[in-house]
Amino acid sequence: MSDLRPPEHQVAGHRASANKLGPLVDGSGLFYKPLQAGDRGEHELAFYEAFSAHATVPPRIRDTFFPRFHGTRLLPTEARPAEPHPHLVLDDLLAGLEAPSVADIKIGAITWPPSSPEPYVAKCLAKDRGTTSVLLGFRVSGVRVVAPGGAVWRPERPELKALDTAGVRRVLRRYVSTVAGDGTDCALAAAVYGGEGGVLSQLRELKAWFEEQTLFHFYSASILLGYDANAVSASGAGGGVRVKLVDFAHVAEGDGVIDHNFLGGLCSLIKSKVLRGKEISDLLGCGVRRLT
Ligand SMILES: O=P(O)(O)O[C@@H]1[C@@H](OP(=O)(O)O)[C@H](OP(=O)(O)O)[C@H](O)[C@H](OP(=O)(O)O)[C@H]1OP(=O)(O)O
Ligand SMILES: Nc1ncnc2c1ncn2[C@@H]1O[C@H](COP(=O)(O)OP(=O)(O)O)[C@@H](O)[C@H]1O
Repeated sequence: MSDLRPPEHQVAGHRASANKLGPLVDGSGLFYKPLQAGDRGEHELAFYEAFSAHATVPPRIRDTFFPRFHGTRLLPTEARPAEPHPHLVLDDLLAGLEAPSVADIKIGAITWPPSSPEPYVAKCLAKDRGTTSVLLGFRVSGVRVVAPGGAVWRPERPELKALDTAGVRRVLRRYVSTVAGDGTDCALAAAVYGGEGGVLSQLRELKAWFEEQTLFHFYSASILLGYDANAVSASGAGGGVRVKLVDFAHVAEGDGVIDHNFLGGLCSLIKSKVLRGKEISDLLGCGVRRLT
């Protein structure tokens, strides 16, 4: 068997184990996401096929913000060894990062497509209300931060689900901090969030597309942030900050209408104080206490 394994950098979603399907990597730069049960897997596959071939999606947007789609592949899995399972073959968006610090931020106050059956709406609504989705238009679904020396800070899922808006702000500060444990120094705020090629400028480019595009509504999709903790420095150099979209199992047709749900969440994220330039300069000026 090959060296297929669950990605160490995975921060949210279903994780592969002895009895569960989940994404796999093999070190080749590809990310294999199992087709999910019901019509979800087929739906995500149909999205990738449509999106990859869509003449009106700007190539720059497709190449910068989305994983490239390489078709499907039947792969053996630990959960179902006797029965190869179809997987979406995607670019591994964190490939090449030696020490990936990653955050999965689920965008939108609403995470279910309008066509969803009532029980699913109720389940999602409860999660949206119980997290910051309704209030902020986004929630942090997963995060891992690699500190200098290699220690990984990675809160458990229940802890993330319980975050209020102040908690989300704290996590966004922790994401760009170099201290161990729960502390924050925001030493990497300018390098990761600010500047040319930083998170904020990439989010603004993405937003400009969402202000125009009416092809798709990205319910329950996430923005995946990534940087290399070994390469980024407080002086602002390196790190290859990545801003990507993932999880398209609930994308709906746009039918000529702006995706105001995703756009609203994106604007809210862009406006969040932690990411904004002013706060970054406050942080650099040691105004951290003022912000807590
Ligand atoms: O199954 P659950 O209750 O763990 O929910 C999954 C979510 O986990 P959560 O409980 O919110 O941490 C999970 O959320 P994360 O990606 O972990 O944020 C997904 O929303 C998943 O739906 P899908 O894979 O996007 O279709 C969700 O699966 P479905 O509820 O859509 O089956
Ligand atoms: N193309 C990718 N490259 C690297 N990591 C990815 C990619 N797609 C997803 N991930 C990782 O896997 C996690 C779950 O992905 P997602 O598509 O949301 O799965 P699920 O449908 O199970 O929620 C993300 O939080 C991220 O850590």
